[in-house]
Amino acid sequence: MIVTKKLSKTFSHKGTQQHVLKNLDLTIRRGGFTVIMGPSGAGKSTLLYALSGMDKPSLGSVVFDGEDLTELSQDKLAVFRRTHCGFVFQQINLLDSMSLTDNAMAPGLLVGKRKAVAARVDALFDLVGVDEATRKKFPGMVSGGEGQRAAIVRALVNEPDVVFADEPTGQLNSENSLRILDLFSRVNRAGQTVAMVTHDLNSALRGDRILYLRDGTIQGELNLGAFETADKDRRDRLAAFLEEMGW
Ligand SMILES: Nc1ncnc2c1ncn2[C@@H]1O[C@H](COP(=O)(O)OP(=O)(O)OP(=O)(O)O)[C@@H](O)[C@H]1O
Repeated sequence: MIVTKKLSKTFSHKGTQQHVLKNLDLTIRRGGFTVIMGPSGAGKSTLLYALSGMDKPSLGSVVFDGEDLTELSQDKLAVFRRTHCGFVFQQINLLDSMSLTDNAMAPGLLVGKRKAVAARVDALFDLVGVDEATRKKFPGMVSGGEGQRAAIVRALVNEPDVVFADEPTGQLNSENSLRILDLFSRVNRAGQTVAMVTHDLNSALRGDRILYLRDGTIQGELNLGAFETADKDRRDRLAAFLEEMGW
């Protein structure tokens, strides 16, 4: 679904250059659940930004269903992202002047009818465990975890082809993390592709494939197979892989 060729990203700061992604050749399969792990600063978020067309690579290409994102204008990229992608990023970016419900509905209203969008948003809020009173509040009045779950509802409202998630359970307790992970597994089983960055083993177990990024290159890859349960064998395989990677 997404193929990168020699994907590179370099940041320049005060005359020095930092090569954050180095010549990555990588394929994200349609319907897969790819997890990206690696040490802090390895370039994981930068890779997610490049794969999703949120940021342009310095060199190389990102081809999404045959279309090279690096050649699209900003306007076309915006349409592309709106049509195909859902984003759960570390900065939550909810609009302060709108309730959680209105925030979550906003992308849906660009493409669907209010009643259908409202029903879908309600169903998603039920699944992520945000009660009706909280949904009516504004972002400044809710906890970080509630805001994060509203951002997840917003990301999923249009049933995007691909969901990009950067530490989606970062601010959540174990009960709410489990709800989000179950929701991601559910949308993935329904055919949506998921690409997720995480430091969390329980989250990573949901992936069918783990990529380990270090110093801007893919150091290793583990195929775990589709998630059914987080059983001992799956945990042991992931733990052994991460140990081998020096995690
Ligand atoms: N916009 C930017 N300008 C300059 N440097 C940047 C920018 N974005 C990222 N970097 C640098 O690129 C490197 C990789 O950052 P990135 O956020 O991709 O790492 P990460 O693997 O996601 O780390 P973490 O696990 O800590 O979130 C870091 O050293 C960071 O400082």
